[in-house]
Amino acid sequence: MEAAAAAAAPRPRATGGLTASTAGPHRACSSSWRPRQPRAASSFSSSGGGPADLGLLPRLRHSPSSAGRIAGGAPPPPVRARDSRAECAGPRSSAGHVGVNLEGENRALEMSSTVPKSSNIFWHDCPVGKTDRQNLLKQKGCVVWITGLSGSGKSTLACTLGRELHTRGKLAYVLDGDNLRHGLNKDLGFAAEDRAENIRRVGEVAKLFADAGLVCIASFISPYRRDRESCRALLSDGSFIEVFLNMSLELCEARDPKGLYKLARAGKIKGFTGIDDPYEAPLNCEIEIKEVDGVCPSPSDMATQVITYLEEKGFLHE
Ligand SMILES: Nc1ncnc2c1ncn2[C@@H]1O[C@H](COP(=O)(O)OS(=O)(=O)O)[C@@H](OP(=O)(O)O)[C@H]1O
Ligand SMILES: Nc1ncnc2c1ncn2[C@@H]1O[C@H](COP(=O)(O)OP(=O)(O)O)[C@@H](O)[C@H]1O
Repeated sequence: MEAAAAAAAPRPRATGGLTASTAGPHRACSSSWRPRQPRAASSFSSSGGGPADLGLLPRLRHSPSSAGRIAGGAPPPPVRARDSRAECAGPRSSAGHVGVNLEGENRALEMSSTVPKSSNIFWHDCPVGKTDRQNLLKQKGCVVWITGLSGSGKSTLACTLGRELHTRGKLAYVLDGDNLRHGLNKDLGFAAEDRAENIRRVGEVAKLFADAGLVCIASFISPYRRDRESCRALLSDGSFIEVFLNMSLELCEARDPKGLYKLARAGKIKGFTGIDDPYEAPLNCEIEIKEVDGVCPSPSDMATQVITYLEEKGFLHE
C-alpha cells in the first residue's frame, strides 16, 4: 500500500459533551412581515449571524501531511451510526470552530484569498423563514455529507438515498463532486488549495439548500478534515451529518470504474487521492459504513442506514 494511504483510518472517538457547532443559523424570519433595518456586515457577532455564519471566515491553509490517512483497517461491523455527534465532538474554540483559534482566523482573514472583496454589504431578512419552509415541506433541512475515496460508492449512495427520500415524499437534492466540477467549480483542479475552495463553495451551497428546507446530499471526496469541519461549522447543531464510506484502497482500486486509479498508478494522473495525495479519515463522523472481508453493504442497505438516522433525529418528521 502506498505511503499516502498506509496509516489505518483513525476510529471515530467519543470525547463527550460538546455541541456540534455554536455557529448557529441565520435567524429565521417570523411569518408576520415587518420592515427591518438592514444590518451592516460589521455588526455581526461571532456567536451567531456573524461572518462565520455567512461563510466569510476563511479556513487556514493546512498541510496535507497530517495523520489520519486511509487504509482498509480491520473488519468491524459493516455499518455503524452514532447516536449523537454531541457525544463525540472535538475541542472547540469560543467561536465554535474545531481546533481553530479565532484570532488566528482573523489574521488569516486579512491574508487569505477568500477574504470578502466587498465592503458596505448588508444582510437582508425575509418574511418567510426556514421554519416556514420546513413546515411546508414537513421535513427539516440538513446536509448529509458523504466522504470517501474515489470509487468508495459516494455517488451510488447519494443517488440511492436521493431516490429513496423522493419515494417517501421528501425533498432532497444531490450535489456531486464530478457534476459540480462541470459548472460552479470548473475553474478548480485538484491541488490542495483548489480542493479546499471546492469544498468551501459546496459547503456554502449545501447550507443554502438546508436553509431552503431540503435534505442536501453532498457527495465529495473532501479529503481534508479541516475543510469538512469548516462545512460542519456552517450548519446548526446536528444538521450536518457526515457519512464516511470507509472502503479500503484495495476495494476502490479493484472497482476503478473510470480507470483513474490505473492512470494514477501509471503516473499519468498526479496527486490522486489515496495514491499520491492524502485522505484524512473523519474522527467523529455520525455514520461510518465499512466493508467486511472485502464486501461492502449493498447500496440499498447503506441508504437505509442513513434514512434510519434521519428518521431517528427527526429530519423526516410529518
Ligand atoms: N487527482 C484526483 N484525485 C481525486 N479525484 C480525481 C482526481 N482527478 C480527477 N478526479 C475525479 O474527480 C472526482 C472527485 O471530485 P471531488 O470534487 O469530489 O474532489 S475533492 O473533494 O475536491 O477532492 C473523482 O470522482 P469520484 O471517483 O466520484 O470520487 C474523480 O473522478
Ligand atoms: N454498495 C456497493 N456495492 C457494490 N458496488 C458498489 C457499491 N457502491 C458502489 N458500487 C460500485 O462501485 C463503483 C464506484 O461507485 P461510485 O458510486 O461511482 O463511487 P464514488 O462516487 O465514490 O467514486 C461503481 O461501479 C458502483 O457501481
